[in-house]
Amino acid sequence: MQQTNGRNTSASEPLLAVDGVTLQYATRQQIVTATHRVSFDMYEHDRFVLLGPSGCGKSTLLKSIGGFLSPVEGEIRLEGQRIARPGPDRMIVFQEFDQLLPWQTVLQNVVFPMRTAGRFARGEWEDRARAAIAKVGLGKFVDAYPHTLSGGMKQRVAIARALAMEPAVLLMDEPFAALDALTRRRMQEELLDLWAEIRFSMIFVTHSIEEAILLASRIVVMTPHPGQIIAELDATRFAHDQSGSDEFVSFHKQINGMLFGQQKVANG
Ligand SMILES: Nc1ncnc2c1ncn2[C@@H]1O[C@H](COP(=O)(O)OP(=O)(O)OP(=O)(O)O)[C@@H](O)[C@H]1O
Repeated sequence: MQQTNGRNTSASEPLLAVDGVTLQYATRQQIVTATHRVSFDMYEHDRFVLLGPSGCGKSTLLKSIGGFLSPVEGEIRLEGQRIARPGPDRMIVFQEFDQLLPWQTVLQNVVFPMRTAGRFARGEWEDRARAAIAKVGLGKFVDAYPHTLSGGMKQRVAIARALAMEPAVLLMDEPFAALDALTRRRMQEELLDLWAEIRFSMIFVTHSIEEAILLASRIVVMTPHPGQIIAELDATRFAHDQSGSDEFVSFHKQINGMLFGQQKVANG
């Protein structure tokens, strides 16, 4: 399942450019500003993590990259094209365990977006789905229904379903937040292993500093409501770190200080 969709970005061009993006919700009573003039560039194969406290607009930003909410200011470009609507080039994995269709098997769930988006030739759907399911270690469960699976297994199916589409960017909205600590840790390791194999490009939202450090190649740290960027940090050196190294602990402290002390720092 190597990504084969021939991206037309070069190493120096961002895959995704978030450019001065302000996002708002209009409720009956008021306008809620979720993010204020947020900018960052993401490159192909990045494991890009948006980290910030609850309510800082991480999920809203992901929704906007997904094409479900238009910026009131600024724009988001994928491979140079302004994002105006949802598309199969941006697949989202959510936190909730109920994101699978309960009346369909694991295999049918993974085939579903390929069928509805008309992605790949019809004759390839099942093989592609089986390959993706095998990649997340659920080869024996292709005919199982979601209600018979654990939370971690359901999240693996959701990841397989998204990756089977070979999206330009995989969007993950706290996908492991509802899992117990041990399963969460295992899923983080598995996601890194999958990335090493397939080298997809991903944006991962979390409010866990530890998860951000473990998973990210780059971390964007955001302020509380309305979300603005405090810092963009390189975290490549911490993948698979067992969280015990002195460098890990000191990086954790540095980010903690940014989130709670709100210091502006230079990009690193
Ligand atoms: N549908 C909505 N209508 C109005 N306001 C909303 C809506 N969705 C989110 N908001 C508001 O926008 C702000 C950002 O919310 P968002 O869910 O993006 O934050 P978040 O950083 O993802 O938080 P969490 O980590 O708790 O999921 C919050 O103040 C929230 O109350």
